[in-house]
Amino acid sequence: MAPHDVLTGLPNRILFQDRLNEAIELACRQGRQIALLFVDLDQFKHINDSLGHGVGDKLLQSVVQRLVSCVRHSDTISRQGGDEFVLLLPYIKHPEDAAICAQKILAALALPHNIDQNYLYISGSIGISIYPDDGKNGETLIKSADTAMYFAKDNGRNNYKFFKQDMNDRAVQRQTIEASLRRALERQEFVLYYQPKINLTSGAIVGAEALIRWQHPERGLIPPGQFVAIAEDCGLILQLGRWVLREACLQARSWQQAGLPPIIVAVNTSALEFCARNFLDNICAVFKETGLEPRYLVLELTESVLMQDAGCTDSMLHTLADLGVKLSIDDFGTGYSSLSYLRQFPIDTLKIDQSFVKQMCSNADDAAIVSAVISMGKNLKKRVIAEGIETREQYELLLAQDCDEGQGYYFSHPVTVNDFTALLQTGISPTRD
Ligand SMILES: Nc1nc2c(ncn2[C@@H]2O[C@H](COP(=O)(O)O[C@H]3[C@@H](O)[C@H](n4cnc5c(=O)[nH]c(N)nc54)O[C@@H]3COP(=O)(O)O)[C@@H](O)[C@H]2O)c(=O)[nH]1
Repeated sequence: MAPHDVLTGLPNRILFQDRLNEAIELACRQGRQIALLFVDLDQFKHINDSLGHGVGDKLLQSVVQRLVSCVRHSDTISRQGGDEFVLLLPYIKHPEDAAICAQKILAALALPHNIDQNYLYISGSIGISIYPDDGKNGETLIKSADTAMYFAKDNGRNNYKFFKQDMNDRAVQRQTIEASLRRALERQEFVLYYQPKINLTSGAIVGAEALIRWQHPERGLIPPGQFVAIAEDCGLILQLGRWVLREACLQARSWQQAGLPPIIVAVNTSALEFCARNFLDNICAVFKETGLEPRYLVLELTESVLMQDAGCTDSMLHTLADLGVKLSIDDFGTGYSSLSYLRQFPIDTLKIDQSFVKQMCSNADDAAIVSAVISMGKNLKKRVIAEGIETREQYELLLAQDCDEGQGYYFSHPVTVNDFTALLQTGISPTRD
C-alpha cells in the first residue's frame, strides 16, 4: 500500500503512525514534550454537497498548501481521511508553541481560496494534545487531540482547544446525546415554540419565529443550544430541519384556517440544510401538502450561508424569492458581513443580532451599530428587525430610530402553540420593567 495519500501527497495514517511512534520514543528518552494537532475543516461537507467533489478536492489541496506553509520541515502533516488532518510537532519547548502553530493555521486557512475562479472561504477547528500529559502512546494522543477538536467545534468553530482530562467524560456525554437524538426523532419528541415578532409602531404581532425544543422524557425540555450543533455535526439536522419546516408551515396554515390574523412564520435554516440537494423540492412539497402560501414563510439564514461564493446560493435564493418565500439575515453584524451580498441577493430583512441590542442603551458603539443597520436597511428598502429586546428603554430607542420590527422577552418569551394562539387572539402587552 502506498504510504502517501493520493489526493494531497501527504503521509497516510500508517506512515504517520510510524513517525509518531519514533517521535514518542525519542521524546521519552530525552524527557521532552511533543504536540499533536488535529485539524478538522468546518462544514466542509457543505462545500462538497453544494459545489461538488471536484471543487472539494481542489479546496483540500489548497488547504494542504496552507498547512505546509505553517509548519517546519521536521514536522509531519498527515491526512487522516476526508477533511481531517493531523500534525506532529516533535520539537516543542512548551505547549504554547503548539498554540502559536494553531493560530498560524487558523489565520492561513481564513484567507480566500481561489478555486476555479471562485473565492471560497473555509475555517478549521483544532484540537491539541501534548505528550506525555495527554497520552503515552500514539493512539491515545490522537484520540485526545480529536476529542479536543470537538470542543473547539462546540465553542463556535474556527478556534483551537488544548485537551483536558474532563473532556473525555463530556465526549461520552456527547455520543450519548447523538444516539438519543436519533431515537428522539423516531419517537417524535421534538416540539416547536413560537416567539412573536412585533410591528414596533402598531404593536401588532406580524410574525412568529419557530424555535425547536426537545421534550425529553426524563430530562424535561431541552433548549436547542444543547443539541442543534450536535445534530449539525452528525447530519441529523437535515431530518430535523425538514420536520421543523413542515410543522411550522402546518401551524401557520392552521392559525389562518382558525380565522386568526395571518402572520409570517420564520424558520431557522442552517448552511447544511440550505445546501442539501433536495432543499428546494422539500420546501415546494411542504407548501403543496400544507396549503400555506410561500409569502407566509421566511427563512432565517446566517451570513455563513451567504458567504459561499457559489452560483448555487445565488440561484437558490432567487428561486426562493421568485416563489414568494421571504429571506432574512439572522444575527446580522456578527458574521462575514460583505455588504455586496445585500445588493446581489434578494434579501427582505436584516435581523440585528441581540448582542448589539443588549448593550445599545449603555454602549455608544453598539448604539451606533444598531442605528447604522437601521438606516442602511431603510436606504436599501429592506425591513429591519431587532432581536433580544428586553427592556422598555431598548424598545423606545428602537422605535425612535424607526426600526420596523422587534422580538424579545420584553414582548414575550418563546411560548407553546397554545400560548401563542392566545397571544394572537388577545394581542401583546409588553412586560413592565
Ligand atoms: N437550525 C435550527 N436552529 C434552531 C432551530 N430552533 C432554534 N435554533 C437555534 O438555536 C438557537 C437558540 O435558540 P433558543 O434557545 O430558542 O433562543 C432563541 C430565543 O429564545 C432567544 N431570545 C429571544 N428573545 C430574547 C431576549 O430578549 N433575550 C435573550 N437573552 N434571548 C432571547 O434568542 C434565540 C433566537 O435567536 P435567533 O435564531 O438568532 O433569532 C437560535 O439562535 C437558533 O438559531 C431550528 O429549528 N433549526
